[in-house]
Amino acid sequence: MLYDAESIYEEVKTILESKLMTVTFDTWFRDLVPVAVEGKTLILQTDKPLAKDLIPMRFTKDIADCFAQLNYEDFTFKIISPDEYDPEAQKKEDDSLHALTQKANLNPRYTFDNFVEGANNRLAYASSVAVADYPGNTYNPLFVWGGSGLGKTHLMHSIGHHILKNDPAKKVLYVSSETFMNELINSISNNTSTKFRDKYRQIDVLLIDDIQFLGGKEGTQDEFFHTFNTLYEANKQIVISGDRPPEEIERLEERIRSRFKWGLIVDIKPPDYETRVAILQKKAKINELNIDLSVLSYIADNIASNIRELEGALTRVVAYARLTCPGKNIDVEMAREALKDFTDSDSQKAITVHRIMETVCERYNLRMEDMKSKKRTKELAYPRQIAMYMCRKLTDVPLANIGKDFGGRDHTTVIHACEKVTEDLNGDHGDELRRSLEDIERRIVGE
Ligand SMILES: Nc1ncnc2c1ncn2[C@@H]1O[C@H](COP(=O)(O)OP(=O)(O)OP(=O)(O)O)[C@@H](O)[C@H]1O
Repeated sequence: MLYDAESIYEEVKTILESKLMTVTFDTWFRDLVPVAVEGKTLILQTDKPLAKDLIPMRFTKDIADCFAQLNYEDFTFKIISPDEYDPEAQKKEDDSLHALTQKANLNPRYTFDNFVEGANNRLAYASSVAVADYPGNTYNPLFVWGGSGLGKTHLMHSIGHHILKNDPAKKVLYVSSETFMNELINSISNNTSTKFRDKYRQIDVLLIDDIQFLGGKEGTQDEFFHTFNTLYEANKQIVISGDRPPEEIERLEERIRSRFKWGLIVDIKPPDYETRVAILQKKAKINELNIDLSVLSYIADNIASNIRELEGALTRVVAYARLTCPGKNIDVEMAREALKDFTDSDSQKAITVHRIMETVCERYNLRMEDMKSKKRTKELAYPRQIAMYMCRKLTDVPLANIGKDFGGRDHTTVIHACEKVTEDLNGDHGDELRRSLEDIERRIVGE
């Protein structure tokens, strides 16, 4: 749970105001300044020396009742005088925290405060907060998966910030699995493997992004396996993200896959309309942009699948308005004009063979040439068959044309692909395949 002194005191004040006589409330509570929450203690500041002594004596029970009523479990309060709260010391603390977050590789913008909770990410958000509150003691490892641009990285960084804020002595490190691999390779070629191991095995909180990248990288998987074991056995927190659940990551060793399942696996889905609007409102507020709700709704209505694109659309609308109509308030007409290329073309939304091929390539980490090439290795042939199956399922394009788009293949190849996938769906690993196909379909239709 995350606490903010101002909002807690605002709630407490509302209850106290209704319970106490006006004169009592005005004398003791109206001007108290909420300055911080330390652990579960709300720190309130007063410049009246009498208040500092008298409030704890006379009102402790009233305030405790407020906390209980508001479900702030085990909360207490402390009244301090202005000289006990030193903004200079606070600044120093902030500066050193900033240095720590830089060392941990954390983006200052990716905090829980800036994250919008919605139906699409509720479980991922709640478990991230739990992990951030009690690292190593709740869900370990926490595995967060979901499509591109849906907030996985943002959540991981938020966990890191929160832990450092609570305990600056904790060693936190965010790293992409690609960086992990590159550092490993460098350490091997520079004969610094021990240093590499020390670095990763002495961490308190390891946040490792885009784990699917490790698929097929045996050496890196081996190193990661040992790092994982060392950290896990020492009760250190591990948070992992991926673009798919562990069982769907190809060429990942079983011993690693099974460890990912020891903790909690949560997914993030594309946001619904209400969450998209809320995210845009948040972004506008953070950037101090005053934009009418009708404009934000228009953007949310037209950019549906990915939050990174949603942010891009907002930036585009703002830039367009500044350049073409400086000084004017942004209206829906300007937004429509600015986003013309995104929203006008039905081709953006239409499901085409090309779009299906692109999505499958992205899902299996292939290039477009691979889809069209003559090569028939298993790594290429099966995704190609899946793409053909999807074309058949999701478009009305004739088989011969589908075949042609896949590097000039015959329509019988497409039929064979569809039969093969259908057969596999009814086979032993049918459930796993069905989940993969559903994931691909979601990406294609941009749900
Ligand atoms: N719920 C949310 N509230 C506010 N901003 C969000 C939310 N989800 C995502 N974003 C923003 O969307 C952008 C993309 O998010 P992020 O980089 O975390 O996605 P990702 O899931 O890690 O994507 P990828 O797999 O492509 O790396 C970021 O700028 C992030 O701040």
